[in-house]
Amino acid sequence: MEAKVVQSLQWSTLNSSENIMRRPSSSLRYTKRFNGNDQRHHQTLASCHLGFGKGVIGQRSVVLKVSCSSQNVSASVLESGSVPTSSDEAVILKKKSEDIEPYLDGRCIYLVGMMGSGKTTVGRILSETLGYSFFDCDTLIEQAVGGTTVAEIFKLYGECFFRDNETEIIRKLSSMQRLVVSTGGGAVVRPINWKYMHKGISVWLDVPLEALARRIAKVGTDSRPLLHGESGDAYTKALERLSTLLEDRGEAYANASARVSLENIAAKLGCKDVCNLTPTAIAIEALVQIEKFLKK
Ligand SMILES: Nc1ncnc2c1ncn2[C@@H]1O[C@H](COP(=O)(O)OP(=O)(O)OP(=O)(O)O)[C@@H](O)[C@H]1O
Ligand SMILES: O=C(O)C1=C[C@@H](O)[C@@H](O)[C@H](O)C1
Repeated sequence: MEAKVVQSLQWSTLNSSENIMRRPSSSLRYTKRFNGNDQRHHQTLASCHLGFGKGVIGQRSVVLKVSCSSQNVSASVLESGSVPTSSDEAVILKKKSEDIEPYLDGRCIYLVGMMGSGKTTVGRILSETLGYSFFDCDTLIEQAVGGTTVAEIFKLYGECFFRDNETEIIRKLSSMQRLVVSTGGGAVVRPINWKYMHKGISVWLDVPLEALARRIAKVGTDSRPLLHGESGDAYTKALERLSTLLEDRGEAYANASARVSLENIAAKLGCKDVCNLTPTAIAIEALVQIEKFLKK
């Protein structure tokens, strides 16, 4: 049977007294000078405000269908003692998050992984269950650059400019508490970003390339500038480009505090195809791996 988990990622999350007390400010003034190639942009960006709650979390509800793999979910991983249904997944998720919350002690969780690995999807589930606020670095950069899309930022100002902004966003987020942060796929390449992310707990969503390419081919590569330029069908293009990127970055992802391997989850659950793993099952495994790290 199919069930629905409603993710209420609403402004109220940020407005809870606990969050207000722990967060240094509700918006961040952006002061960094950029190194891009369009000098006219200096003024605009330097005076830009990052209205965190407003643009990213504000009044948004996401409905995720939890279906498929419920039948295949094994007790060992989900720790339920029986074959869970979708609603069991929600219960297990809640239980696990309550178990680890005290150990987290307010530390932020940074999700790292390739484009399309599910950082946003899984990150929203984690933030909701932990009562944390959710932020997506790419969205924050877009807001900082006046609503320009990531693809346009790459085109107009170049990758280096984008990466400088990314580092600045991560630096600022790292001074806060109780956040789940979906980082950009390439955030792992700059060692300075790790310095900030290691203030909290980083989780690598390790998804096989074929699954990534399938997901990306489904939605297209328009919003992902580093996948532009190859010829061929969307799946082949994505697969080729992602393979090269992963070769360059594999070791960087391994810096993360915890690794969530979809292949491992599928093996444990007796699920043949990683594409059948629900975001909730992946979020549960993320909590299991975070717990292992915290209790080391
Ligand atoms: N477990 C899953 N099963 C099937 N599809 C998924 C799953 N998780 C995410 N997706 C889909 O894959 C796509 C990419 O997911 P998402 O945006 O969460 O990834 P991301 O890591 O944040 O990507 P990016 O870094 O490019 O922003 C979306 O279309 C999403 O709906
Ligand atoms: O993998 C990458 O380098 C990127 C991933 C996206 O999230 C964006 O941050 C941008 O498209 C770059």
